[in-house]
Amino acid sequence: MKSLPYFCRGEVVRGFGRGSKELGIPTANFPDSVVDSLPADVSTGIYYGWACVGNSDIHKMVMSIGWNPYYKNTKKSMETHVIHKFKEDFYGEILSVVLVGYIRSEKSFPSLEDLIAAINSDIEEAKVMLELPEHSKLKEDNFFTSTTDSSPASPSSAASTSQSIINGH
Ligand SMILES: Cc1cc2nc3c(=O)[nH]c(=O)nc-3n(C[C@H](O)[C@H](O)[C@H](O)COP(=O)(O)O)c2cc1C
Ligand SMILES: Nc1ncnc2c1ncn2[C@@H]1O[C@H](COP(=O)(O)OP(=O)(O)O)[C@@H](O)[C@H]1O
Ligand SMILES: [Mg+2]
Repeated sequence: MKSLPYFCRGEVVRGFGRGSKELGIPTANFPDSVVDSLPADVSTGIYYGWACVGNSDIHKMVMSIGWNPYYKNTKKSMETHVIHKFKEDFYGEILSVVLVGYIRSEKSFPSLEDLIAAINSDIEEAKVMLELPEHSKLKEDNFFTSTTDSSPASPSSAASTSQSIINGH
């Protein structure tokens, strides 16, 4: 995928409320404007990368891009599970992410337990892959140190190939 690493940011909006309640794995959903800005070669599927809420710490993340075939959604979504325990929800905050690598395509599963097991395995894979030097260095990118106001935040040219900056809605 030539667009990886792919940097983007946007406001955290509400989804169907299934992530936390049904799966025990919350996902911060991006608005349609961010989903619609994805380059054509960033296919649907499961990715790993780095994420930052507002201006706080950078954490490992896994992201699902697509239609969630288990739930048969009709709208494409981009949902990030940040691998960190937060004290409270962060709806309305700006989430900055870099998609670093691809894990697998989206699938339907025979049961909710199977979907949860697959996501937990994605999380374990992400933790390992992001320790590789070529992946951990993206955590240091200028993109994450720039503020989330309306000024353009540029990823450093060496590390990045693409970006989409969408503040607000
Ligand atoms: C790492 C990861 C992998 C996922 N893989 C799948 C998948 O293979 N199939 C699927 O239907 N949904 C998958 N999902 C999406 C969940 O179904 C989704 O997060 C859940 O429906 C929550 O939706 P909500 O944010 O609208 O509440 C994945 C989510 C994550 C974070
Ligand atoms: N580790 C986390 N990763 C992602 N979101 C989290 C995390 N911890 C708390 N949250 C909160 O949970 C919300 C997502 O929960 P979820 O059940 O998927 O609801 P929704 O369907 O509205 O996206 C996020 O928008 C965020 O405010
Ligand atoms: Mg969600």
